[in-house]
Amino acid sequence: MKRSLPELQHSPQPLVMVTAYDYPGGRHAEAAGVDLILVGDSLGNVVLGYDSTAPVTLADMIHHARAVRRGAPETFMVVDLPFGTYHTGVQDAMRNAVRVIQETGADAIKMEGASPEILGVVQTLTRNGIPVMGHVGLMPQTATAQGGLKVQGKDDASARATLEGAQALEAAGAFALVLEVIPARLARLISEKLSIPTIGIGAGVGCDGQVLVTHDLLGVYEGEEKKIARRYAEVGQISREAIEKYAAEVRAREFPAKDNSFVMKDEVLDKLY
Ligand SMILES: Nc1nc(=O)c2c([nH]1)NC[C@@H]1CN(c3ccc(C(=O)N[C@@H](CCC(=O)O)C(=O)O)cc3)CN21
Ligand SMILES: CC(C)C(=O)C(=O)O
Ligand SMILES: [Mg+2]
Repeated sequence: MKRSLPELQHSPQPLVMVTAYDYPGGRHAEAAGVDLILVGDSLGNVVLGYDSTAPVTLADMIHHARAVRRGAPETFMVVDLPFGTYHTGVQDAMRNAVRVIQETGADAIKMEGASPEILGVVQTLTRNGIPVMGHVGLMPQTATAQGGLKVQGKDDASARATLEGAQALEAAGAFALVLEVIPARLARLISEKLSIPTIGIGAGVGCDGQVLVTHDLLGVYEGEEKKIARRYAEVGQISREAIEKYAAEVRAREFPAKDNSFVMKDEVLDKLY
């Protein structure tokens, strides 16, 4: 059964969220019993091979989220609004969020930031019945403007801005908040001050939940080792080894075997000869 919003907001245990980008990803996450699935715009990095999330389009997100939903019909699914799709005015943001909800079956959308403009968008969407997950701290869509993919909230000004942004997002109606790559003690303080759940990535154990990029935790995405992630499997290596084995067996004519092949009657074949 899909967890309802109130259930998610009052979970006695830490919330578990993972990303998914396709049908098998959705199936595996749902079978594993996660609380929420995020169709993240990290799609750009770990699936599409871009070096940032900026090139990811609304069409990309919708295409992948539809596949995830087919694999995970019973899990609360959040879809990232990608860069540029909620920055050109409240009407555009509303229209794009409605498209995501209608075309993918998403339960909620997520957007980065807590500027006055973003807060206005969060308010409009939530007042119109679209649940919004906020996202503060490191925000990959605008990382260039933040000085790169760096830990946020370390100095006075940045720590205060992150806390105030989180509080403003709650006031604007966000149902939960991602805290990305901020010091653990700041994340704990924010989690204590907010009544909505915080979901951390690189934000320590004091959050109300955790999220990881599935391709990082599976070892599918083998970029540089990430301090914030833990590899629970070496799926990339397993994939390579399996393909190598297949290649060797094809070259040795060991695959396909009799079992993998079909038979026909001798007389049919004889006529052809
Ligand atoms: N595969 C993948 N997994 C992710 O979790 C992820 C992405 N891609 N791409 C977008 C963002 C960027 N993320 C991160 C996560 C951690 C650091 C980090 O640990 N920064 C440290 C070290 C920087 C360095 O070594 O240069 C810092 O001190 O800022 C940066 C970006 C998380 N996100
Ligand atoms: C890392 C999470 C929070 C995200 O935004 C993404 O995967 O795009
Ligand atoms: Mg994202």
